[in-house]
Amino acid sequence: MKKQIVLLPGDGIGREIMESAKEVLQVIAEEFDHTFIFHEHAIGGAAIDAYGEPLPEETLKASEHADAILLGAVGGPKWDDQPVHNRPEQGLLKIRKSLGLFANLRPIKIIPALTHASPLKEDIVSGSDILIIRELTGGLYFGKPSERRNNGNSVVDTLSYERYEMERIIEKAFETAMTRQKHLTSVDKANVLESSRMWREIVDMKSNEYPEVTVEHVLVDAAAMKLITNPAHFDTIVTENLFGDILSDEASVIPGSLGLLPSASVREDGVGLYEPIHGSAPDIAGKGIANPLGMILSAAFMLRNSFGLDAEANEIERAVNEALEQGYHTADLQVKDGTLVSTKEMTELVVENLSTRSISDSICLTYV
Ligand SMILES: NC(=O)C1=CN([C@@H]2O[C@H](COP(=O)(O)OP(=O)(O)OC[C@H]3O[C@@H](n4cnc5c(N)ncnc54)[C@H](O)[C@@H]3O)[C@@H](O)[C@H]2O)C=CC1
Ligand SMILES: CC(C)CC(=O)C(=O)O
Ligand SMILES: [Mg+2]
Repeated sequence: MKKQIVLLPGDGIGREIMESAKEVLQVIAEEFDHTFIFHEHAIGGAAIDAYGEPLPEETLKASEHADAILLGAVGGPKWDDQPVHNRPEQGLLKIRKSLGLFANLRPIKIIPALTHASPLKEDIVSGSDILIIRELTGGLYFGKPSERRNNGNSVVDTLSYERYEMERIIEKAFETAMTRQKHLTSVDKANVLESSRMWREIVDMKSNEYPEVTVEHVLVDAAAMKLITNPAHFDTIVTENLFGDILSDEASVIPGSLGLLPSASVREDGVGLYEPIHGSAPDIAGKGIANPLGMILSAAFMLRNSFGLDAEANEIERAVNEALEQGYHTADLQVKDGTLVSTKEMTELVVENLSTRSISDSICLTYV
């Protein structure tokens, strides 16, 4: 199989962990006789430095033509003084919106080797297997107006959704729940927000089409509590953009680290952008200690979801699990009696677990 993959390393640890994903994909290409052609482009702060804007036209064009996109992370204190519309994060929001990537899938699964690495009690986290489906191109992050007024003494952000935006993500959630345990938790704030009341109505209407799916509505504040007191309660969660952003970072304490979690940002036709859920981690950037596994698992997610390469994705996940079972961990994980390794060492361990064969010339690397 020949695939064109756009790489958007971005900023901070984004650059470091993208190297890891690329290395793993190169080995997979060799092992399974595929050709992955990589096109690297700038986004976020790196793009502001090089082009004066967080999402240059050529990055967007290349992404539109790619078979899939891998993204590291954007942002950092260097760009904090940028005007709001030109911050690194705007590059990420714009690419999601421009490509129509309305559904962000964030799986949170306890890794048996890491059950003791969670700050939560082992008997609470064991068996957790959750998929958060987050609406990604609407809500507060995109609402207009969003501005200061009255000489900076008042401020407005806008939470707005069109019916079709809610319908398509809720439909996606029901379809996905059907492939899982058929238990869908819809998270909202319907006791306060009109947008949540409309969301709830649509969930209830859709549920008539999916009688096999058990649906529950949980208010977001209670959901935040329940997620870490009883994570095994949840199967598939669907929620709007801001709630999904917050709840998924919270849920990362279940497996033990934000650095472990992959995600897929997709639209109906399967085109996707794959990214770990964390940010650019300026506090550890450049130290070579970032956990590359969320990024590597995002590459596996891409192979399965966009290319239908299940065996290859399974192989990466197996190699990651094996490295953890062997007791290796990066500094973000609180592992007892394990061996502390760097980003590069963890990557090498995953690669060693994949294959010992050398990388062939069939892999063509294009750096644009
Ligand atoms: N998707 C993206 O590109 C995102 C970008 N950001 C941006 O990232 C910047 C930093 O934001 P923060 O709030 O600090 O969130 P963050 O997710 O970058 O970091 C939060 C904490 O988790 C740690 N961490 C994150 N990923 C890690 C990894 N792979 N390995 C080990 N430790 C890891 C960091 O060191 C930090 O202590 C900001 O500019 C923010 O806007 C934040 C979230 C998502
Ligand atoms: C625009 C972002 C930085 C949003 C975010 O935190 C995320 O998508 O996880
Ligand atoms: Mg986030």
